[in-house]
Amino acid sequence: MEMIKALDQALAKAEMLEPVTVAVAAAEDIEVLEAVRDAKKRNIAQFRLFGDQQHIESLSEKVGLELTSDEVIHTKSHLEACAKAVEAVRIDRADVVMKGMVHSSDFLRAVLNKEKGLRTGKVLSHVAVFEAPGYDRLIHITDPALNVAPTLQEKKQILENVIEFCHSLGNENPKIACLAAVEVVNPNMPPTVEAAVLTQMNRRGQIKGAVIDGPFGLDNAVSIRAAKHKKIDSEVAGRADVLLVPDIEAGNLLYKSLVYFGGSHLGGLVLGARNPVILTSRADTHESKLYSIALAVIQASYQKNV
Ligand SMILES: CCCC(=O)OP(=O)(O)O
Repeated sequence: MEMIKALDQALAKAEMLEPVTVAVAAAEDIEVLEAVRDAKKRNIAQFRLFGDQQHIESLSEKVGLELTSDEVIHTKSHLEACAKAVEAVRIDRADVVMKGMVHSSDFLRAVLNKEKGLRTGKVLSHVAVFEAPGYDRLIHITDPALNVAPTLQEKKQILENVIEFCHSLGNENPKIACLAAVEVVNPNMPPTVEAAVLTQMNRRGQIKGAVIDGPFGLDNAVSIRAAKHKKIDSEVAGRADVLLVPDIEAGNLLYKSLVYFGGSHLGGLVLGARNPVILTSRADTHESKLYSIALAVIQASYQKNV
C-alpha cells in the first residue's frame, strides 16, 4: 500500500473503501454536522446521530444537511448519548463511534465501560495525526487525550498501538521519537530514563515494526537543523513520524499549540478498541472532524483485513 503522507490523501483513500456507519455521541454541534454533511457527500460514511433531536435538526438545516428520520436518535443527556452511541457499535448497528459536543471524559467513560464498552485486552490510547505547515510528513502525537500519566509498561502498549496504526496508513517502519525536556538521560527526569528503556526494548526486538529513539527534545525530533546543531546522530532525529509524549499535559498542550499557533489540521482516534473511535477536541474544525472520519474508515478496513 502506498504511504499516506497528507490528510487529503487519507480522505482520497477513504473514498475508495467501503463506507462505514458512524454513531455520533452528542451530535448537536455545527462543526460536527458540517463534517457529517461532507462525509455523506463524499460517500465515506453513513450516520446515526445521538443527542437532542430538535437541536440537531435545526443546526442541520443551517449547514444544508438533509437527514432522514432514522438518522437521528433523541437522547435526554450527553451521558445517555454516549452510552447509546457506544451501544450501537457493540450491537453492530454502527462500525465507528465518534465524540461530538461532549467532554472527552464522559465519552471515554462509555467507551471504557467494562461491561458495555469497547475494550479489548489492550491498553486504549489516543493518537492525533497532524499536517503541520513546513513539516514534510504527517506527525502523530500520542497520547494527548486518554492516558494521564502512563507507566513504562503502558507506554510500550501505546507505542504498539501507534505502530499498528502507522502500518495501516502504509508507513511500514515509522520513526518514533520519545520526547522529554532534554535529549540526554537524566536519572532525575523519569521521561528521559523511560525513553532510553523504550529505545533499548526496540533495539532488542521487544517492540517491533518501527525505529524508536530517545530521549529527544521536541526541536531535535522534528528539525534536522536543530539535531545537527546539537550534534545528535540518529536516524529518527529531525525526521520523526511519531512523537511519544511523556504525559497527557505535554501531549494536549502540543496538540493545541499545533492547532492554535501552527494552524494545523488533524485527525484524532482512540486506538486499541474493538472498533475505531473518533476523538477530537470539541473546538476542532469540521475539516479536522472529517479527516478523523476518513482515518476511521481506513482503520476499519485495515482491522477487517488483518
Ligand atoms: C484530543 C483532544 C481532547 C480534548 O482536549 O478535548 P476537548 O478540547 O473537547 O476538551
